[in-house]
Amino acid sequence: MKLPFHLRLLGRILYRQSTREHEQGALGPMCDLCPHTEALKDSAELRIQLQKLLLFINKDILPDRLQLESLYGKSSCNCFAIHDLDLKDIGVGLYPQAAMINHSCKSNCVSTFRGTKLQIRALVDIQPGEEICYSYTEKGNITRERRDVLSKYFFDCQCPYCLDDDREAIMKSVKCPSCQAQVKPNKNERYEKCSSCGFSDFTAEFYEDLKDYVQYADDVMHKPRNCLVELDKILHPDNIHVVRILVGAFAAAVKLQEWTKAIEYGKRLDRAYELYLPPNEPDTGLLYYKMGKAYYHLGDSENALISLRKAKKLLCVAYGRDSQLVDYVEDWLEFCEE
Ligand SMILES: C[S@@+](CC[C@H](N)C(=O)[O-])C[C@H]1O[C@@H](n2cnc3c(N)ncnc32)[C@H](O)[C@@H]1O
Repeated sequence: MKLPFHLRLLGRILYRQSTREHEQGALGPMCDLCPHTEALKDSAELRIQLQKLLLFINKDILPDRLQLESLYGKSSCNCFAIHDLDLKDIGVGLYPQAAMINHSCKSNCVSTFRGTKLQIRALVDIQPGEEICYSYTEKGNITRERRDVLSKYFFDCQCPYCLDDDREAIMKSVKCPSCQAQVKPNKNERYEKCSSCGFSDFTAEFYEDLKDYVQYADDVMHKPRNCLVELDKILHPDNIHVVRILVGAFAAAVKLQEWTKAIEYGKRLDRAYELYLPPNEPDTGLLYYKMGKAYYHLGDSENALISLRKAKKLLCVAYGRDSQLVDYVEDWLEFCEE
């Protein structure tokens, strides 16, 4: 068994505390972090996680139970996933000042990294007095999934995305079986009537098919390329299951250097990101960067330049003008301009 990142972090904190316990302030910045001990106490999660940790650390370094629970809560509710330049998770860290920032699924800031150095960067203009917030979860997921992740932080998110029923309905939209127009479900996830052609015969068989398609989309998440054709038969292109498959299909096409496919999927993703992500998100910047490279390989310098310029603009916001990623984009811009 491998110890998950957040438990490795707790192990390091415990070790550090045990070796420097008389040194004032060794873990001082952690004092202010919220531990959620009341909510965690007696929980199955705490019990299971501490059992795992105990398989790996020397019991002599353990503090008393109350302190252990508090350190567990402080580290798990306040840690940051550290990403590489491609937004892949490579570890977790504690950044006590940044941990003071609250969550919103529709955040006005983003956390990006230079190595393990965290930067919180504004994605949009922020007015004096306006709260800054970043997202603790994937913004492009449906509300139920975001709530699942957020439950470990012990609050109910009331951000504009969580209160936006229409956004949720678009994520679950299907194609009208009669005219192929977009049909959104009502609050009970029932499809009533197509507003384009008036079709309303959504039969039990339709719901059975839909269930199968959604299950299929989940099953093939890791081998996405061929199933898009299937999903496109019934799910609307804005449906979140289609979008997820597109993310995988785009990544696979880039990896396999299938540039025409990469552009096809990239264009569809561009629309989805515009629908579901707040402005200036790093994911959108990375999409344009990769599409720019794909256009370059296809010999389409004009579109390569357009994509790479958009990428540069967005990545300057999310990572900073002087970041390594922006340097890479500039190198590609130079290739294309030659
Ligand atoms: C990383 S801390 C953020 C700073 C924290 N508010 C504090 O004062 O220390 C995470 C905790 O803040 C609270 N929190 C964060 N975002 C919230 C939100 N949108 N609504 C309500 N509580 C939130 C939750 O208690 C959560 O577990």
